[in-house]
Amino acid sequence: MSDAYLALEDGRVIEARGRASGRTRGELVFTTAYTGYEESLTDPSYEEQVLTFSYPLIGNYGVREERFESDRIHPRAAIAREFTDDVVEWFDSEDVPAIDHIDTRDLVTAVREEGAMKCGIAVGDDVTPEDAKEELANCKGMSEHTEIGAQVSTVDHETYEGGGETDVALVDCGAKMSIVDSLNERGADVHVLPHDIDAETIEALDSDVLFISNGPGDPANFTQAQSLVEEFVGEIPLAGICLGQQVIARALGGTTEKMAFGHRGVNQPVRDLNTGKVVMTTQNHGYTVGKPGDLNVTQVNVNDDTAEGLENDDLNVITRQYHPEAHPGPNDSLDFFDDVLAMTENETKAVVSD
Ligand SMILES: NC(=O)CC[C@H](N)C(=O)O
Repeated sequence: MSDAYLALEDGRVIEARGRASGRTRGELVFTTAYTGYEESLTDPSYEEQVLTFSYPLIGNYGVREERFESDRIHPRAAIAREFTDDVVEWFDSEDVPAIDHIDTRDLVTAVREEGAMKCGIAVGDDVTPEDAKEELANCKGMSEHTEIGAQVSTVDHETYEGGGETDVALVDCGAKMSIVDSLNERGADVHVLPHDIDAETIEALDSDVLFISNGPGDPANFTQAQSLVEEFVGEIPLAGICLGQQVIARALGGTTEKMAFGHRGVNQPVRDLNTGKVVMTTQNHGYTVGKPGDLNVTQVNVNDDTAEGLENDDLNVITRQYHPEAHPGPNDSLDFFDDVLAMTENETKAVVSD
């Protein structure tokens, strides 16, 4: 065990128990999920953030690679009331600092009351509160990470076969593997493509759907993905999850804005405006779509009315702000992937107005 300090943007420096050593910084976020720590820790959407688990015991069913959503831990550090030794071993092996024996209820309340905040962490035998404060002083805001796509995206084009019934071009802005799996399970081959893939390559692939993935940071920093949407809307059916919804909305004349502390858990209620049905969803985002542009809001968050689903039937566009692929969380909205693939049977009826 070693010393550990957490410096917060609200001026506090909190002492904790050090579990995995190192110094780092990031935007302090949380998840209220009580299971799924392997999936959350490997979700690329947490890049440049520090993840606090509000559930008190994390690691109690071990660490298994088949549950990973990518090939590494993405949050810069992790915080819990208590981490098991298994999970600490994993943090150590990836050089990700971790702290526990800290009042995570207090921490989550502070983020919920004061909004998203930066933090600095120092863990080690000789660290001081000043070290954590220095990390905090060097912490950038999420929108300042302009190259964040390059940090998480695949560099090479990779194809995951699902039977070849349809063919999806997935622009990897930090994609979770469960999105690929969900499409493969429905007979689709999936081309996972770098976040900055050019339009010519997409054109040459001649895929049935262009899909923009989830991903970390400010959607405004994914300019190439946005220009692909602008280029192909009306020509190929378009789909997006989380950051993908945000990028597609921006491309189609909409806006995105930073939320106070975001939606962070696996029990976020979403109402479908056509059917009135409410489903429980998995969410971890700090930005939201303000104006939907050429899209219609078809689903809203029951807690705050923000846009959870956007669609345009004429243009063949469908997006979700939450994570229909779950992992972690409930499977209530897996039919999104059926709706995405069903678009390949519709003819595009209109072109976008400019
Ligand atoms: N899970 C995600 O794709 C997150 C999207 C975006 N980075 C946000 O925080 O809003």
